[in-house]
Amino acid sequence: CSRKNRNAALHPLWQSPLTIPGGTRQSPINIQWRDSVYDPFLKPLKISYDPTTCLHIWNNGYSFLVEFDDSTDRSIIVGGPLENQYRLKQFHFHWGAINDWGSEHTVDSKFYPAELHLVHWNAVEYPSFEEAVMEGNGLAVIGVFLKLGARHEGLQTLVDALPAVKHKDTVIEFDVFDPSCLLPSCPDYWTYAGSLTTPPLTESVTWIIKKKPIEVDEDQLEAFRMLLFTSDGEEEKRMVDNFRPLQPLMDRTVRSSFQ
Ligand SMILES: Cc1c(Cl)c([N+](=O)[O-])nn1CC(=O)Nc1ccc(S(N)(=O)=O)cc1
Ligand SMILES: [Zn+2]
Repeated sequence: CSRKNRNAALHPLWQSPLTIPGGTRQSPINIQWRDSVYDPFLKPLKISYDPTTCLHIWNNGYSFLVEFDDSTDRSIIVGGPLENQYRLKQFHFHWGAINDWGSEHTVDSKFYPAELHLVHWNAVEYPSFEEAVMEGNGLAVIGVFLKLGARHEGLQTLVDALPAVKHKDTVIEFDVFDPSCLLPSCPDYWTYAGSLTTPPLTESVTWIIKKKPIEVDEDQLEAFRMLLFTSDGEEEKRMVDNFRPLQPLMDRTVRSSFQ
């Protein structure tokens, strides 16, 4: 390929190829609604989170992560496309510099201004998250689209804490939060076999993408955008556009839990 294309493959944010060689199930993807296949055998997704398993908020230089104590089965999901129950480890977001883009997945090529990822791992079959990350059925990530609308009261407690993690590698204690307040009430979802969307890009994720978005207001999105990729003392770079480009669907089918 020409020099330009080769450069295009190395996105500044990840300093690694955007598609891993031999990758057949990379994420994110565009979800073409009419090509998704209704699967009547998909179960409802059951979510039970214990708000006291919340630990802290951490700016890791890619996004801000809310991390949970995953040493027991107190915050889990089960059902849906999953064979086992999966333990919540962390959730984080991806967003744009402006409201026209920001989500990782798209629906019929439409971007949302942001996307929430709740990251879980298969603690039934694997001893740790590190091991699960390397296995085809190791992880389950629930994706929730954020759209511009009414202020989200549950999100606000998180937004109020963000100034304390403005810089990369800062952490703040955050000891009670129930992430189920960030889920839409509609049970409908799409599901497909994919990967992590940042390095190590491992093909270990069962994606569960909620059909309905949640609403957040402009001030709440702006609060995400005032975070920095950079550490204290470095030249400031605003943390925006931290989403990976769309990846080829290849030989995959997206299933829907709804008709
Ligand atoms: C690889 C690894 C290990 Cl092992 C550990 N650990 O703590 O043991 N943490 N990480 C990092 C991690 O989780 N990355 C990650 C990347 C993308 C996503 S996304 N957007 O949801 O696809 C979710 C997570
Ligand atoms: Zn993510």
